[in-house]
Amino acid sequence: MFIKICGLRTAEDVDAAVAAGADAVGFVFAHSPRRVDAATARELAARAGDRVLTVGVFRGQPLEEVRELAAASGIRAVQLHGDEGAEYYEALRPEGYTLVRATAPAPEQPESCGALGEDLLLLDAPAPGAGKPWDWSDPRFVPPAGRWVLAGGLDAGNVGRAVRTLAPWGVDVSSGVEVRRGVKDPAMITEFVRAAREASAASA
Ligand SMILES: O=C(O)c1ccccc1N[C@@H]1O[C@H](COP(=O)(O)O)[C@@H](O)[C@H]1O
Repeated sequence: MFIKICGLRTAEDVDAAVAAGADAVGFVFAHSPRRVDAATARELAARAGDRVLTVGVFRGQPLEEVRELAAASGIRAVQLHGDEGAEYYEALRPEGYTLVRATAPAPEQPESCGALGEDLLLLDAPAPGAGKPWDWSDPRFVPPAGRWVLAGGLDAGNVGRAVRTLAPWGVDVSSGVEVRRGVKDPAMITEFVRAAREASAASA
């Protein structure tokens, strides 16, 4: 199971995610209380090391801004949360990033990973980063084909049920490992990773 801890802002956050065994860490460049600048993200990405995928999170920003921030911060993956079209994926593909397309699921419109040229599909709530889950139990929801990551309102208390019910390829959390908006808690990060791994092992 791929586990991403998102919205990290400090060295302590990164150390906690790496020590817990996260596979990816995210830095928000979109408008958000979690936003970091390129220099901070660069330091944090270097601290995370090569074993961990470093992800920049964008929402509705011009392609040139995405390009510049991604290059300046040294992140290895780009996560796009707005209505960015296939041209973003086409333009970023040659630059070697792992490309993540984030969207809110619409049960009547099944999603498929790779539809716009992405490597990973992230299914998130309509208001990303708000800690609100979407309705995972909607019987019309069909899990996407390919590699998909579940996000939106996850925490250590619900991630096990989500993994057992939906069997996503990965999970992503931000609010659910915070004591208040934008402030991560190392113990909550550890507990989240433990709960996700335990559920994934039990479902294997
Ligand atoms: O975290 C933010 O503020 C944010 C802003 C703009 C786009 C995405 C953002 N966060 C992403 O939201 C999901 C899940 O968040 P949560 O666990 O529900 O708080 C995660 O992928 C973040 O990268």
